[in-house]
Order: sequence, then structure tokens, then C-alpha cells
Amino acid sequence: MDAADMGDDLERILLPAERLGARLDEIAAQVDADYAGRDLLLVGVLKGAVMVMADLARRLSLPIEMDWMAVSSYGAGTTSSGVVRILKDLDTDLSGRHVLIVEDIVDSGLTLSWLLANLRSRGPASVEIMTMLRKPEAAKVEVDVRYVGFEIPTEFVVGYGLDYAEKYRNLPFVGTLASHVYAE
Ligand SMILES: O=P(O)(O)OC[C@H]1O[C@H](OP(=O)(O)OP(=O)(O)O)[C@H](O)[C@@H]1O
Ligand code: HPA
Ligand SMILES: [Mg+2]
Repeated sequence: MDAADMGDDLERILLPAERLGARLDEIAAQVDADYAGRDLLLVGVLKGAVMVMADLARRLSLPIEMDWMAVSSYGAGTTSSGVVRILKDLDTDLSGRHVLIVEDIVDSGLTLSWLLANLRSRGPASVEIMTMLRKPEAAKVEVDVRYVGFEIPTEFVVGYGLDYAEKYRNLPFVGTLASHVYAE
């Protein structure tokens, strides 16, 4: 799916695919340097982080493991309920592991602050966060994020894994939707 397939549903492209890829090249180089000589476990947060997890993992030279967690705070809407539920837990025992949580977006920060506390309670050697997008002005709680792709304005965005009512995850770019989409 690309912009041309969206008709008038697309408002504007915030981050084209080339910028996302170029930024991931830089972040992967940093992660490779920071975790050299250590065993790294990437924990992707389903479903939004699927694209960034796949694209980051492929850029790393380090051997890594990947695991997945599904938590939900948004349901089908555009604002966080603040209530986080585990829909799927990790298969991996975190004790003594170096963990890098991979996320598509930190918006209110509620999902990640909850997840960080949850994973830290499992006895890992370290837990850090990589997120492709962050909305600094939307933060309800401050979360210490080690690697940030881009800071974006407080607008609801879709694409590159991010959905509105489960749609638009397969756009290669990050963009905003025309207001009529939300009214339908
Ligand atoms: O900082 P916050 O305000 O908590 O928002 C960020 C979270 O919300 C989205 O997940 P969502 O619950 O929509 O699940 P999804 O990834 O399956 O779309 C997104 O993928 C983050 O996990
Ligand atoms: O801006 C957003 N778009 C899609 N999903 C989200 N989950 C948190 N913020 C967003
Ligand atoms: Mg969502």
C-alpha cells in the first residue's frame, strides 16, 4: 500500500520511507557499538512494532534473539485508555539478559512505563528502549528512552506499523489521515 492507494484518506506524509530507513541505519550502528560483546534480546511490542523490529534487526551486525509481547491500551480509538493488558507474554526468561524493547511510538508513555516496570521485575541484566517515534508534547509520564528515531508533533499518525482501527499499518511511510476518515 502506498500514498496513491489511499485516495483522499491521506492528509500528509510526515516521514517518507527513505528517512525512516536512513535513521534506522544510524540507530543500528549505535546499537551494534553499545552492545558489542553482549548477548542482546530484542523485545518487540505487537502489533505496531513489527515493521521497525524487522527493519532494525536486519541492520544489526550483532547476533540477536527476538521475542514478542502484545499489550493493548488503545483498542480501536485514538487515545490511550491508560489501562494496559498483556495479550501475549514473552517466551523468554529475562534473568541476566540484556533487553532492548523495540516500539513504534511513545505517545502518552503509559504503555512503555508500565512495560518497563514489568520487564525490570523479571531480573534482566539491563533494559533499554528503542522507539521509532516519540511525541514529546503528549507525554503523561516521562520514560527514559535510549534510542529515538524521530520526535513528532501531537497528531495521530498511521503507517509503518501504526494503525487506525487496525488499518494503514502496511504504509511504508508515517503520515496523518484526513479528518473525514475519523468521522466515518
Ligand atoms: O505511549 P502510549 O500512549 O501508551 O502509546 C503507545 C502505544 O500505543 C500503541 O499500541 P496499541 O495499544 O495501539 O496496540 P497496537 O500496537 O497493536 O496497535 C503503540 O504501538 C504503542 O505500543
Ligand atoms: O499516533 C498514533 N497512531 C497510531 N497508534 C498510536 N498509538 C499511540 N499513538 C498512536
Ligand atoms: Mg494501535
